[in-house]
Amino acid sequence: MEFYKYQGTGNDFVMVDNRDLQFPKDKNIIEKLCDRRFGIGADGLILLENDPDYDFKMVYYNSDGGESTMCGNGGRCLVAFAFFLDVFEDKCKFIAIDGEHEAEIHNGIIKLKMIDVDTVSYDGNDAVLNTGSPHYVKYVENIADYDVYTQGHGIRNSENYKEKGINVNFVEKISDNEIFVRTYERGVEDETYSCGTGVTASALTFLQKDNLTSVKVKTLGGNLKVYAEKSGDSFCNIWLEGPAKQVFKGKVDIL
Ligand SMILES: N[C@@H](CCC[C@H](N)C(=O)O)C(=O)O
Repeated sequence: MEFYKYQGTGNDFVMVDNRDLQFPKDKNIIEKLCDRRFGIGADGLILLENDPDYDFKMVYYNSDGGESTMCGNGGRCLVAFAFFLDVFEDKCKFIAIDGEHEAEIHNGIIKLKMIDVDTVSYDGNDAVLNTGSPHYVKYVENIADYDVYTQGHGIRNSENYKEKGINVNFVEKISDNEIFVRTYERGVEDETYSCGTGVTASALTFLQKDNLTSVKVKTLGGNLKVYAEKSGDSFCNIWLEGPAKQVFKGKVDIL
């Protein structure tokens, strides 16, 4: 099987052109392909498929092999992959598990429209919201030295969240228009270098507090930017912007 490897701010994915529907959607196979020692190695695997009403369809799996909800960085990488395959010219519309997404690509920078967010709820002082995937957002100090794995694993496996799981984001304000976000991801069950839906969720809580329309976001794997319009407690016109790159391509035996 031919595959491509992409990364978006260090969140890395095995990418497969599955327009011929030949890929075996088997949890064990996907987990093995994503394994960093016994496989290609990635935070997730993404299939590009045809859809009669859109430029393409996104099917996303976490590195544990399970199909999951929306992946923001994966969506940006898939747009770069579809552009590489000449599926569209500069703007596209695709369908993912959380609904329709628009995207634009200019000089390797992908701007991806995320779903509207209607509610932000609270668990104590921490925010809980869905940006296509479920996210817990906690503001912390000295984030560079924060134990993201232990704290994130604890919250993700706590009574309220252990059944469905949740992605856990730790956030620190850097300046009036910039935050630093580190994320423990469900389905990877570890900290990743960046999480697009997590960056988006974190940015919205910052925009909510400070009444801004955009915020720069630093992650371990690079920089992103989130734009949004706020009306009451909800957000619309949410865009996630940043780089996504093809790293290599290869062939692998999967059966
Ligand atoms: N890395 C992703 C999030 C992927 C989904 C998440 N692990 C989940 O299962 O909820 C992103 O960039 O958004």
